[in-house]
Amino acid sequence: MTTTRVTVQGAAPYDVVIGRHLLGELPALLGPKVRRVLVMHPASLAATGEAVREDLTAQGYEAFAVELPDAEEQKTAQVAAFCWQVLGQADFTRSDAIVSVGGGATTDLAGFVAATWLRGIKVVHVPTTLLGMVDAAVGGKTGINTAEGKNLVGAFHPPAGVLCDLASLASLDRWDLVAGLAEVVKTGFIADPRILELVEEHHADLKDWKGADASEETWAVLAELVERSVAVKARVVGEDLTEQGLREILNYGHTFGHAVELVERYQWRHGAAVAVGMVFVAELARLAGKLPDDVVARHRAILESLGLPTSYRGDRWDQLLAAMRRDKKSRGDLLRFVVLDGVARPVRLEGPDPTLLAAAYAEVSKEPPTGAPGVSVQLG
Ligand SMILES: NC(=O)c1ccc[n+]([C@@H]2O[C@H](COP(=O)([O-])OP(=O)(O)OC[C@H]3O[C@@H](n4cnc5c(N)ncnc54)[C@H](O)[C@@H]3O)[C@@H](O)[C@H]2O)c1
Ligand SMILES: O=C(O)C(=O)C[C@@H](O)[C@H](O)[C@H](O)COP(=O)(O)O
Ligand SMILES: [Zn+2]
Repeated sequence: MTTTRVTVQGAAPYDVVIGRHLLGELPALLGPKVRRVLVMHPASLAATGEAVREDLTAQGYEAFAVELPDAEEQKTAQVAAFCWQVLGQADFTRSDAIVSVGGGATTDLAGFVAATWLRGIKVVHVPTTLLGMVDAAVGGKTGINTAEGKNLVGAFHPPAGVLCDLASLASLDRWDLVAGLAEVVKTGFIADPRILELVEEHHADLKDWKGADASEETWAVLAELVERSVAVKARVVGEDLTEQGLREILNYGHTFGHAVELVERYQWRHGAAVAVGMVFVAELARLAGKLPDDVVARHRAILESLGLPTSYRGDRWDQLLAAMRRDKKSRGDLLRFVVLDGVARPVRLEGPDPTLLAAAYAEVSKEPPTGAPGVSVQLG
């Protein structure tokens, strides 16, 4: 396949490179001054992380590696503090760099460590999940969680480059692929309807992701979905890095989705929570008289065709509401949502009546699962 480059504009423009076997591109993204590199990867990607470290060593860098806890467990102040200790003990200076190798949780944590070490050193992301490629690695939002909520501590720190090696997706669990598709579908609803058509046409093969054994056609569809999603994200963050306005559209479905993640103690995948969050906010828009029934139904149909959840237990409203109040789009006591008034027509809904919010929750509610309270499943 051909290699595609999408340039993200801003104070320091950078490239998102999409293709296969792209490690050779790393030195160019790091630039000529970098001497030491810390490769940050989760334990589950130890072999890949070590391969990247060895490759960098072979290219003349002094390369170190740090192994992180898996998934959301790494997005904590304790893990960040451990990484600062590693950087300190290895004498990392402002002309050194971090390379993240992993999913969105890793790019978020590594980006945050890079943003804070010496008040900011270079980071290059090598996302290995679909979600990381289409969303998390691009745009410079970095962060960690606190006990009170998701991504409550962080910084805007754009990378020096992003390498999306599609070959990484061969080993991805099908539920992690599908979770990444939730952000792809989000991008379709907020900005690129062709994405929705592609998912509608190919949902069965995408849902039944066969990794290395997937057909050429499925790989080609996936490549197009990555390219289209990255193009939208690049355009939005190029115009509004620090989320003064436009960038909020990328948060579609996240107000409720992040609340579900917190209530479920991060046992739900981010993409799965965002899927329910999009249905919640589509229902909210419908109840507010902004969105027609058929577009709401289209949300459910597309997400369900991929096996993503579109409902959530009905007995958690108080906790969800408390978590939504801490959403970054809130202003004082005012809850703010990104909603649609049509496909690819995002608008804001500010301070909706509490009865409207409760009614939208009722539309996505289902019976609480049987079994011990608090037991949750990963995809709803
Ligand atoms: N900063 C942003 O703009 C942004 C955007 C979207 C999401 N996010 C964040 O991204 C995170 C979710 O990202 P994610 O879905 O990639 O989750 P993740 O990073 O937890 O990765 C999911 C799982 O896939 C495994 N994995 C990673 N690469 C693999 C590979 N190639 N083969 C096999 N397994 C692999 C990981 O070890 C993990 O268990 C959340 O924390 C979310 O808040 C950030
Ligand atoms: O890049 C953005 O901006 C987004 O909102 C993308 C989201 O998919 C992503 O999950 C992001 O981390 C959420 O940001 P937050 O500001 O709500 O924590
Ligand atoms: Zn997200």
